[in-house]
Amino acid sequence: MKHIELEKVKVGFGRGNRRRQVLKNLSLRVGRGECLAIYGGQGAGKSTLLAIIAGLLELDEGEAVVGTYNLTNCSTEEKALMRREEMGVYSEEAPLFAELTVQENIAFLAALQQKKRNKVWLKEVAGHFGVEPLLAFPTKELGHYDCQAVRLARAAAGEPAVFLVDAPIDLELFQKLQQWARKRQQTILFATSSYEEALWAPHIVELDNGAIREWGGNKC
Ligand SMILES: Nc1ncnc2c1ncn2[C@@H]1O[C@H](COP(=O)(O)OP(=O)(O)OP(=O)(O)O)[C@@H](O)[C@H]1O
Repeated sequence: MKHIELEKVKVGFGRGNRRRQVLKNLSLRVGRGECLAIYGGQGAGKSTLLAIIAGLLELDEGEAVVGTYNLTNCSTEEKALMRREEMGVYSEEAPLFAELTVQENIAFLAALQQKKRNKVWLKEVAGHFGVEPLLAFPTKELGHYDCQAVRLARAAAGEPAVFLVDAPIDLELFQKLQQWARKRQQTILFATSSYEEALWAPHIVELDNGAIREWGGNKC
């Protein structure tokens, strides 16, 4: 059993005859600890695919399994629990709390979880992503790169089994994430519309018009 398995997934938006299929019979298997780029043009369905794996969208057909969660049968509460305990989400659209310090931002999601954490752990995460010297600063004072680093550190602090990463992200930070995740057998799914960025990951799948068009082995 792979860590993430999607089988003949169909997902659409809209009602009645205005409904449009966005994912069309999509099957995907990702092993635990793998780092996979999901590459495709604008509107190919990358964010929709990440939203399925995060349990944020219902399937029209097919099956989606993430670890021990069969999302096809999970309740809304179980999906919320999975997101909180198992997912580390990175996106530039994910807001930071501007008035809170870097430390408070990083600790925020981790504090909601049932896992116990301490300041040493937060310093380790912040140190890895290069923001330890900024822990006492409010995030509103940070530049773009440091904000990306704080978002990643926040995702990592929750010790997720899966990182869902929606580009853009700085290459250096992505490499730090890969190092971090490799040590901990954490899976990374990286959605990008840039082929150059997709090559940052050791494995690539191409999403075209809602279906997997091509598999890359090691750097296709
Ligand atoms: N909530 C929604 N309601 C209606 N249509 C949607 C919704 N979300 C996405 N879509 C449509 O589904 C298609 C796939 O969108 P999606 O955001 O998954 O693509 P993407 O590959 O992530 O694109 P981008 O790189 O531009 O973010 C697009 O045509 C988009 O307009």
